[in-house]
Amino acid sequence: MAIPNMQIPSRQLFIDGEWREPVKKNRLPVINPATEEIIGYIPAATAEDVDIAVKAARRAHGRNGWGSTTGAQRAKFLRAIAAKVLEKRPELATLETIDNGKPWFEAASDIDDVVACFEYYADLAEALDSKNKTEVKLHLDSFKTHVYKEPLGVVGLITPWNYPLLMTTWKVAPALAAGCAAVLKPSELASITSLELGEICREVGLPPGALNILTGLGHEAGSPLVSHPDVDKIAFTGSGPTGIKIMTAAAQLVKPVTLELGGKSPIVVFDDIPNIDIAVEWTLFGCFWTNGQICSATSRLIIQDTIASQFLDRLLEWTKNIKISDPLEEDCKLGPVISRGQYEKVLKLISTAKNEGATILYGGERPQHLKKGYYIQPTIITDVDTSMEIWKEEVFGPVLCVKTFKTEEEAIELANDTKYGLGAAILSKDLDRCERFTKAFQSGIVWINCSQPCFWQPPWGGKKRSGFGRELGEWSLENYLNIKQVTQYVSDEPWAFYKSPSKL
Ligand SMILES: NC(=O)C1=CN([C@@H]2O[C@H](COP(=O)(O)OP(=O)(O)OC[C@H]3O[C@@H](n4cnc5c(N)ncnc54)[C@H](O)[C@@H]3O)[C@@H](O)[C@H]2O)C=CC1
Ligand SMILES: C[N+](C)(C)CCCC(=O)O
Ligand code: NA
Repeated sequence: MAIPNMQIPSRQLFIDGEWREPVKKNRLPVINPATEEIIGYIPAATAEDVDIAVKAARRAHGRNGWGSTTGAQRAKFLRAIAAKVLEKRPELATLETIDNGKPWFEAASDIDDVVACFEYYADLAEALDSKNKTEVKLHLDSFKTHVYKEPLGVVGLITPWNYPLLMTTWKVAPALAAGCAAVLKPSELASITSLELGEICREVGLPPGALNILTGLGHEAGSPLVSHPDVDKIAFTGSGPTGIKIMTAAAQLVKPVTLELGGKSPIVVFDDIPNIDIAVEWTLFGCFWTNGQICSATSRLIIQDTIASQFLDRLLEWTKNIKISDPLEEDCKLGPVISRGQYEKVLKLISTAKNEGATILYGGERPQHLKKGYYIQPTIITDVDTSMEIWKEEVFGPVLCVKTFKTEEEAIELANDTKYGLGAAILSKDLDRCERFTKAFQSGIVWINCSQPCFWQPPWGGKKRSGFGRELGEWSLENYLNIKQVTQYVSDEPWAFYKSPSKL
């Protein structure tokens, strides 16, 4: 596959089906994390643009608008979007790579997931037509009750930078499938492919205002979207602190939110694993895929002491074998982290670990051969104490910390020793033991003899400080539907609660 070279297309805000200059004409630089160079600019929306976009969405959703289409009609647009994304796969993958820093082949497989997700929600939109009015059986026959599932209305979608177009799609596809009109605010650190989705929607003739895309800063564009009185719901993926800000602001309007936040997920490895190399590779993938910037990363390795030194030796050999390079290189397996801010944050967490007494078994620095770009070596930290910051805090970078255990009880206690509750992995040949851990893990996702594989059909989300709500599958469609109960009096008899006045 030839990797195309691309310039960043020059785009405006995507509002009401067309490209619009932001009211204040502000723009933000786009930086390629592999070169630290400015490669383009994106428009920076402010509250004025949010108001224009929300009004456009409300009009689109209104009478005889997107909100009154059938699922079958909406499915046609979702399939047309999927087809266009597929057509532009190589270009979108390159744009994703130069904006986000993930290896090109990872970006390309993210694009495949985007296509599958739009097609999946087209099917669910179609299926909705036969499910959006169902009778509820009552204990009496003088009433008939039905439940209607109807679009919630205008929804605000706020997304992170680690899977730019995929996280956008996880929200846009079900929202449109449900018949909602959406205002999307992608991360200012990686907005390019989300703007390209706007161009694709324009090309397929998506009704104006069904999807509006506002790029810009969180506090300048995201915050006014959360607080806008005519936005019915917010779906957010990102950091814990920002999730708290969003939930606080939404609470003033009793506005529902779904929060997909961070994690510090465990991977528990027993000494009965049948093949150490398979277990080592899953451990690597669980923490170093996507340059380690995964909300569900299994960034805490909890390894049985009987196998620990052998496992760590092998883990080191595999880690040294990871190719760190410009993410546009064909077989790159680790690119730069997203930004200078993230680069410094990750290095700071590593140096704090050292100061608190942990051992940097491998990595911890910029790779020698890469003088430019926000590159950090895959890092393995041992001699970790549960009181240390590196054990407690989400790094969102290629950093794995390690603790050993003797008994199952100790392993479960260490695994659940986190304020988060997103994912958890268990590697063991003993499937009864895996079942015990599945039940004991305080998480929304469990991986057995693997880590990270994620498909669009099952529910995705966590508990505790990882947030609430579920994305993907049927669960995500429910996020964008209003459940309306309709009860009809079908008897000809008077209700006879009050005494009838004497006959005239
Ligand atoms: N768990 C996850 O999926 C992610 C975790 N992170 C962690 O969070 C840290 C901060 O990264 P950021 O990209 O700044 O994440 P963030 O959570 O601040 O940003 C996520 C999205 O929220 C928007 N946003 C920020 N402040 C907002 C506000 N007050 N109101 C409405 N929207 C707002 C941003 O513009 C972006 O679109 C990272 O260093 C990383 O450790 C970052 C991205 C994803
Ligand atoms: C795509 N997947 C499942 C690896 C992660 C998506 C959630 C996140 O990291 O923000
Ligand atoms: Na960027």
